[in-house]
Amino acid sequence: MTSDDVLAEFRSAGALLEGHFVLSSGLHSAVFLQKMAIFTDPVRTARVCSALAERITARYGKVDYVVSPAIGGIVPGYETARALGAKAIFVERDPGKPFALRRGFQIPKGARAVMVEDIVTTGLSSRECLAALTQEPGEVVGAACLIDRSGGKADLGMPLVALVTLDIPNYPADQLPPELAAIPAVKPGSRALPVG
Ligand SMILES: O=P(O)(O)OC[C@H]1O[C@H](OP(=O)(O)OP(=O)(O)O)[C@H](O)[C@@H]1O
Ligand SMILES: O=C(O)c1cc(=O)[nH]c(=O)[nH]1
Ligand SMILES: [Mg+2]
Repeated sequence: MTSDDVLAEFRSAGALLEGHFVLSSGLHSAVFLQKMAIFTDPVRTARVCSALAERITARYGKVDYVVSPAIGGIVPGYETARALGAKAIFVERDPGKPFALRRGFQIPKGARAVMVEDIVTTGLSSRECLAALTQEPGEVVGAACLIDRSGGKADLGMPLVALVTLDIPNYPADQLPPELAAIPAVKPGSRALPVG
């Protein structure tokens, strides 16, 4: 799948939204990739995740585990794991706490794992996911995502394979361009907004 093919999937699924969005990082943007519009369609999800799995195998070789950050990473992590012939596990947060593996999930000794994100903007969620895995007996060999909207600038501290790389502008709340400031903001993701 080329980048254009993947973007065509997002477009035809209605996953490319324009407006005023508050992202997980607290930054604001005029563009939001509503990945759930892809993930509600298992056939479409399988198409993009199979393509991601091919990139993962080409870059990292055989992997045994896919680990994803909840909530957005769970479906693509599972579907990518299916294409890789790997197991799928995820990290999740109790309110106010960092990501952690729960439910008996672990990366066993000798296993090779890849972290699979849906969207990378600043890389914060990916880094927090990776931080939750440092004590695992198995090895995290790299990271992957469907869309890296940082233009390749997000630093995860390890290699990142992206199906599509875009460079989409983000703005701190006190530096909004006038066209964004004029529209009420919506916060689509699951990370709690800072209080105050
Ligand atoms: O690179 P970052 O700046 O961290 O942004 C990307 C993250 O934002 C979204 O998650 P979000 O926390 O909004 O919740 P969700 O997974 O429930 O959609 C998305 O799923 C990524 O995890
Ligand atoms: O940075 C985010 O929170 C984010 C951006 C985006 O385009 N899509 C998404 O689900 N999250
Ligand atoms: Mg997420």
